[in-house]
Amino acid sequence: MIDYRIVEIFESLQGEGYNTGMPAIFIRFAGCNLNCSWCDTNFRQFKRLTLEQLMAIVGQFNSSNIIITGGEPTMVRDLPLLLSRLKQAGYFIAIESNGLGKVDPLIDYIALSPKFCYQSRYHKIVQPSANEVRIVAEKQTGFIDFCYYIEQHIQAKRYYLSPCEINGEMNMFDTIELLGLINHNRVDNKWLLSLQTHKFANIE
Ligand SMILES: Nc1nc2[nH]cc(C(=O)O)c2c(=O)[nH]1
Ligand code: SF4
Ligand SMILES: [Mg+2]
Repeated sequence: MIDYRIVEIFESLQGEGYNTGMPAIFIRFAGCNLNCSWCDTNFRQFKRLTLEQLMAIVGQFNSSNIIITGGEPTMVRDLPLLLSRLKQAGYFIAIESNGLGKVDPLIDYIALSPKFCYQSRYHKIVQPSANEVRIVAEKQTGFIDFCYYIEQHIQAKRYYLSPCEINGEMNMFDTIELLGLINHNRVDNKWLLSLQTHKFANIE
């Protein structure tokens, strides 16, 4: 029987990026192909849900938007089957991916977050387009070049830098300083700031 390894399903507001504030049902899948030191998500504890169980839980919420996240949702086995069921049911489906897997064409909105700490994994780009790209800011040699490399190889409507918690502290100063450097001497500031606003708003 087909089942899915699910960490949690909850309804909240999109906390990050262009769609900040948009109500959505989050489906968080277990498992990731990376292991970022500052990862804020426990993607190792999960329960197994069948397709029918999953659809029933999702149907109890109000929103018509779904955000598929993880972990790394492009790695989920039998994802196309779930996506086609969700599309049939009329949902708008967004994904949060690290960009190392190909995104299924049934997905309506793609947010990619390539990881500087694994930059060599992005030498080969398998998902060259997205609706938005969000990179977690890390004040390290080569970070800005990585952002430009991603900008050149992943076509997106918008590019964001995002602070994160490293050793219990949000690297806000480093993030805005890097943002200024990345946008320096440009006619259009191509890179914008994305905050994990749900953490400030104390919601999931
Ligand atoms: N509110 C809220 N927005 C989010 N956007 C992306 C999230 C994620 O963990 O992938 C997330 C999350 O965990 N919570
Ligand atoms: S890619 Fe995302 S989910 Fe995976 S380890 Fe890194 S931050 Fe965590
Ligand atoms: Mg999160």
